[in-house]
Amino acid sequence: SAPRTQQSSVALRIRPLNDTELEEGATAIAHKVGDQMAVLMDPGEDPEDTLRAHRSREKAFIFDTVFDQHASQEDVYRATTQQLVEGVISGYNATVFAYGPSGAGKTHTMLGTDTEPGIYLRTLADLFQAIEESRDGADCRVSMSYLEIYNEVIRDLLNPASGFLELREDSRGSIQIAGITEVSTSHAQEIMQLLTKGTRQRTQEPTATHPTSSRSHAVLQVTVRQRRRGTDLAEEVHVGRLFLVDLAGSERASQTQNQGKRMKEGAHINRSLLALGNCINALSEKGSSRTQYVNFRDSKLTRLLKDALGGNSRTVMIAHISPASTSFEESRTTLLYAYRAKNIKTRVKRNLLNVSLRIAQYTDVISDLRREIERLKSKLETRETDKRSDPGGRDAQVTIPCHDTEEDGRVQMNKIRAQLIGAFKEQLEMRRSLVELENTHMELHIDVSRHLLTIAE
Ligand SMILES: Nc1ncnc2c1ncn2[C@@H]1O[C@H](COP(=O)(O)OP(=O)(O)OP(=O)(O)O)[C@@H](O)[C@H]1O
Repeated sequence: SAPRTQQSSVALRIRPLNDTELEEGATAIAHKVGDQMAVLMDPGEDPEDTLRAHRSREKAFIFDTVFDQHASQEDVYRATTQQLVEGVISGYNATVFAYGPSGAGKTHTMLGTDTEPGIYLRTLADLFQAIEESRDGADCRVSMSYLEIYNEVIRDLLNPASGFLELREDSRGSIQIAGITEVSTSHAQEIMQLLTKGTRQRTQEPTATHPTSSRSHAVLQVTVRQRRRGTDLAEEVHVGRLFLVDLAGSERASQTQNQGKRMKEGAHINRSLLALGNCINALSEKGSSRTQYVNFRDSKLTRLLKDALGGNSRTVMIAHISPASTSFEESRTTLLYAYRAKNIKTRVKRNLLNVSLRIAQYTDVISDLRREIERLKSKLETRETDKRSDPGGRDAQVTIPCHDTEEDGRVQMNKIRAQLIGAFKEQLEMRRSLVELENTHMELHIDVSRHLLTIAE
């Protein structure tokens, strides 16, 4: 049997900033740190807000693998999906999900382009090659079907005219889709054409955040059937199934200012993503004392994936985010969803913890400095407003000495002048230390950024 090293894993891919984001003046607030950590900064946090200043502006999330704009399609495929191929040929099931908000790069990862093909084509190419290289290759048959689930209805993306398809359970209790087109070409170009055409058939609608947002889950189902002669010469058929799923945009219905039809879609999408999250969550706790009941019936998506999610199968989730400051809220919720999909804290490498600790220390120093700046600023302000709101006092100080002898007046004047000069000097000192503190603050921030960059490289 195939090695079952890890049942499920969660990866994160941060795409490059795009032209629209750059035009809007967005900055990158999501960074990869090392191989397994992503740091998200809150762009909206007010540095003047003293109450929150002691909290860290950076939030770190740890995954099995993190990719940023430098990762190639090949890198992503190798680190997430390649190791599943062998198991599928041996008759195991596996699932790869692309999760994330609209426009974050899910379709790019799964389908890709002719010159930069994604996981779909790379997986199929490896499957065909592995079968060809194996001795009993002649007994293996690979077929694929491509479908979408939109508002809880299944449609064949390779033959959209066939209408709505039904899920059936066969005599052995495995889930089948009645009447779906199955294709068995091994020609890379042909596959890419089929999938690109199929993807164009997906239900896409403009949302407030993405002009051609996919509102459906697209599922590429790859089936490997292997005939073997058993010891008693009876023929056995081993079936391995791989599901490659490009999920619908995960943004919340309320956030895309959607109404009517969009709202309904949003509700269906939320429901199925929630069901999926629950299933993955429950499965990741399998074998532990916290085992939960897994309810696959909650949505079409989880029903379809029942065999692939349960039992002895593997799941890979690739979460996607934009690094833009304008997508902060979406990125935060995506990171939380993916982070919670699996408890992976225990597998974190030691050196990574050192890095995050160092960053945490930097952040602490910055918070201290920020508090000091606030303290000085408010002190400076009270002094200035005291002076402004009490002009009478100043007049009095200056005019009072105008009595008695001239000598008396002069002594008084000098005293006051000295006091004033002293106050000005003190104010000057305070301003200088404020500027110095702000410089140190800035330098530390630059230091942290440089630090992050070096690690990322
Ligand atoms: N890693 C990347 N490198 C370069 N371009 C990318 C990358 N990821 C995404 N893009 C580009 O960003 C745009 C949006 O990506 P994509 O269509 O994959 O988003 P999506 O998450 O599938 O959105 P939706 O859920 O709305 O379908 C596309 O033009 C795509 O080519």
